[in-house]
Order: sequence, then structure tokens, then C-alpha cells
Amino acid sequence: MPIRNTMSVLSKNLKVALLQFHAGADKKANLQKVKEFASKAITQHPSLDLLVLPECFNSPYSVEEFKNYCEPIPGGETTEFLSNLAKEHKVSIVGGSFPELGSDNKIYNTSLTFDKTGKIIAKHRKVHLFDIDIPGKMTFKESISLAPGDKATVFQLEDFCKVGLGICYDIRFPELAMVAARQGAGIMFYPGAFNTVTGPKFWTKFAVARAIDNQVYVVMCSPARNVAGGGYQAYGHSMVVDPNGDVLVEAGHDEDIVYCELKPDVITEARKNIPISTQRRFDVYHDVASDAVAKDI
Ligand SMILES: O=C(O)CCC(=O)C(=O)O
Repeated sequence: MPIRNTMSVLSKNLKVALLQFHAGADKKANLQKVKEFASKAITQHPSLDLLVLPECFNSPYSVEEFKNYCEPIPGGETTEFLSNLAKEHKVSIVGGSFPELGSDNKIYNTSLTFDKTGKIIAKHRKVHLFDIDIPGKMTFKESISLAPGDKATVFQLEDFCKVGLGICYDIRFPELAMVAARQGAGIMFYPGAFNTVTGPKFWTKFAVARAIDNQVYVVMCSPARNVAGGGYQAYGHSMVVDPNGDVLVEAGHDEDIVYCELKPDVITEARKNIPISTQRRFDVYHDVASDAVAKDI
């Protein structure tokens, strides 16, 4: 039976801040807000390693609006802004997401990660587009204006550890986190903007599920709700869940910054105590990544 080694963990503590703020129609004001929240976080915790931003932080979350806010990567205003912010504060940034204008002229919901010199070290295009219809409650169809990405994103976060990156609806598909964990990731990041219908029902459950499935930390960063302003109402509740499924920190639904220190021993202990990563039976479920099983039923 093949055994995969997924014991690889964080090399040292990682101090993160989750910036939960509301993004409106004015892109410059949205970027200014990121600047203010970042300065505040660094002032409150000067030894921070990493800032995490929410999904769609430079635009309203609206399929009609993405075309008005999309930018090329690299070269666009938002990429430059985040790169400079990382450099200025010497901090890594998981840069939420914003609409990208691809070289194929399609628009993607894209997340960039920067190292503390301002270099892009990862780019993830949302793989699973949020197309749902719950009659009378919630209808959304990202595929009206967005194209999906076609890759799982797993990368080395500076000298900390390997990490995986997904965007919002991507969390509903356990495969991305599994792929990352099996490549040695110790943390999954999900910038996300759940809503007031699916948020209360699912947000925490998914964070806990992906954490326990894979014995990784899960970091989810949401926009704040904007009750007075109307439009899409994000759930909020940015949170960090540890590899045992315990919620370590959680915001409410208003603007806020939450801080957390991720620790190597917690991952090591979880994996040592209950060694699921070396007990997998790939001989039994080797075809999990195909639809062959469903077709047989
Ligand atoms: O999965 C959900 O319930 C919400 C997903 C979402 O809001 C998104 O993908 O942007």
C-alpha cells in the first residue's frame, strides 16, 4: 500500500492578521482602506508575519461590476499596490482576491500572495465558480462574467511551510485542500465572501471540515457586512481553525482585525496522535479524482 508522507509542518510560529473590511464602489477608497487596516495591524502587532485580505476587496461583489474593476496581472494598479504594501511593512500578504483581466480577455477571480519583498509568490484563479440558486433566498451566477481557473495552488510560503490557496466556493470541494495537504501543506488559506444565507449554515462547518480532513490550519478572511449600504451582504466571521478543528479566533460581521499565531507543534501533535496521513488506502480509492464511481452506480 503506498504511503505518503504528509508530516511536513511549519518551521516556526506564523503570526497572521485577518483584515475584515467592507469594499464599496470606489476602488481608490478600497485600496486606502487596505492601507489603513494594514498600518493598524502592524502598529498593534509589530512582529506580524502575514496579512490576509478578503475576497473581492477592491470592488463590489457583483457579476455586473467585475468588468469595470478588472486589471491585468502583473502591471495593474492593485498588484502594484499590494506589492508596495508588502515591501513597505516587510510583511507577506495573502491578497484576498480581485477581478483579473487575463491575456485571453477573460475575467478571473484571482488571489495573489506576496513575500515580504513585494514579489508575487503565488497566483490562484478561483476554480469553482459560485453558481447557485436557492429559490426565494439566494441566486448568484459568477459564470455570467467570470471564467474559472484550472489549477490547484500549492506553494512555499517563504521559510514557513508549504500552503494551499483557494477562494470562497472552492472550500466546498475538499479535493483542493487534500491535494495541498498531500503535497505537504500545513495551512489552507481561503479568502471568501459567503453571504447571510449560506454563511450561518456552512462557513464554520467548512473551515472545520477542511482542517480536520487534512490536519492543517484553515484561515478564512471575509469582507465585513454593509447593512446600511445595501448590495451583497457578506457573512463576515473571518476565522482561523486549527488542525483539530478548534476555532481559535473569529470576527463578528463588522469591520475588524483578528490576530492569531499558528504553531508547528499543533500540526505535529495532531498528526502524531491520529496518523491518518500515513493510514490512507490509496489502493481502495485511487479513482477518487474521476467520475468513474458515479457512472457505475
Ligand atoms: O459557498 C457558498 O455558500 C458561498 C460562496 C461564495 O459566496 C463565493 O464563492 O463567493
